[in-house]
Amino acid sequence: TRSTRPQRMLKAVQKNATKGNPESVISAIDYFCKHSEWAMNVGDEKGSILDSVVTEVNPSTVLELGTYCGYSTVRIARLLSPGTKFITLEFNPANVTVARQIIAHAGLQDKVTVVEGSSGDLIPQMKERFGITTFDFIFLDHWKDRYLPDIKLFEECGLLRKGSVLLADNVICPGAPEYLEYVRNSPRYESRYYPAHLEYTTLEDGMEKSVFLG
Ligand SMILES: Oc1cc(-c2ccc(F)cc2)cc2cccnc12
Ligand SMILES: [Mg+2]
Repeated sequence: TRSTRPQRMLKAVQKNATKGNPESVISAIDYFCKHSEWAMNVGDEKGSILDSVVTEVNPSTVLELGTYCGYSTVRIARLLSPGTKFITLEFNPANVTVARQIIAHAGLQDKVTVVEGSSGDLIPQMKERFGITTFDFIFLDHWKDRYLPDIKLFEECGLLRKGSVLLADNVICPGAPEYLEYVRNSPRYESRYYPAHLEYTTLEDGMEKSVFLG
């Protein structure tokens, strides 16, 4: 039967990227998406914004919602200090399988734990299952109708501390209007918008960075 787009992306990484070299994995995926098949990775333009926020925060605990094929997982993991606890959640088991192989090709398998399941089910398990107290940095890049319920879940589960940074992809395209309204109007967050473009296109998109004020 016909392969899937994530499987074809994995093949491109295995063919074109150097094992143990995260930069070459990132470049191979971006090349595949620009020249072969568009895919919903955060991409190079928004990926640079992600890099700068991760570097600025220098987190000890990281959560990513929406692993997909592991592109942003590799971007984040390559920047983390040794001993950082990094968890990424993915709902689709086929994506989990591809992501683990792409992350392993980059040599970053010991830096991150890929967990299969829905964010709504897994977020309340973070403390007991993974020994997390609070997250220093959270990257939201899953289904847009989950952004608002999940940020409320973080608050309810006591997973945020004064200064926790949340970065959300796709707040314009596909869009997360209720999430934007919440973080921009809540006195508990300081928010800033980073204009960019939808990965590998000229369409408008952007990322929202929100700092929890406690
Ligand atoms: O970066 C993303 C982009 C899109 C997307 C799909 C089709 C479009 F026509 C436009 C945008 C979906 C995502 C779903 C989850 C996480 N990221 C996404
Ligand atoms: Mg995205």
